[in-house]
Amino acid sequence: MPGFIKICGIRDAETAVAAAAAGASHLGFVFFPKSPRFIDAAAAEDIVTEVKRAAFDQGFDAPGFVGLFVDAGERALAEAAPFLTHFQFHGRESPERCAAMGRQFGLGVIKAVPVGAAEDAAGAAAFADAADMILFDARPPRSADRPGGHGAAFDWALLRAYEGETPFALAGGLAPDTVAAAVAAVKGLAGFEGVDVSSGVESAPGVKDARLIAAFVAAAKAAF
Ligand SMILES: O=C(O)c1ccccc1N[C@@H]1O[C@H](COP(=O)(O)O)[C@@H](O)[C@H]1O
Repeated sequence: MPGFIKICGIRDAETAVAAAAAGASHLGFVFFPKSPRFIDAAAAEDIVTEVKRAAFDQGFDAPGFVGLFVDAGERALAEAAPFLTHFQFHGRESPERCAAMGRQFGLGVIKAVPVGAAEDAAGAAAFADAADMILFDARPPRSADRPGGHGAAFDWALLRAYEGETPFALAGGLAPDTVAAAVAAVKGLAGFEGVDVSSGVESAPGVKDARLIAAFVAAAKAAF
């Protein structure tokens, strides 16, 4: 069983509860204003409260709650930290910055690393003492105004060049019908813990589809 199945870009409580009940281990909130999945801290906190209540009432495991930030300042991190379990740093944050923010706010750290070549994957070893998980994602298109969430995949075989000790997960263009192939491509690699999806479980940018989420979680679990 994969330890990590994250549904990112959550914007409403109904979808959040459905994803957690379907077996997602983590839910992600995008605190990056240019994203079609942007949510503010107050709305995200309300969703966290709803999910925890539903988990208790319905008897499923409460997921972890991940805040996605892109080169954010401490004020934005401080606003969301009290109801999160992890920061996901998706910008140009250095290993030192990741480690310092994780320590300061007492949260786990997921560092997104864009991969377009084998050296990108190998370079992620620099986050060994700074992150609890590396999230390998596709490089964004040159013209993009945000560093992720484009539904773009990368060559998963490039991850063979990663020899770091930090556990890692796969992101970028995954969907219910592609996640099995992605898992199969990296399954034997040391440290592989799971998958992360956003666009592939949406009916339109920023609009999550509960049926696609359930199909994604089931396919990911079956593939491990
Ligand atoms: O989703 C976004 O809009 C986003 C904005 C800024 C940085 C990252 C973003 N998304 C993350 O990118 C990966 C892959 O997404 P996809 O499945 O290819 O759409 C995932 O972690 C998203 O949460």
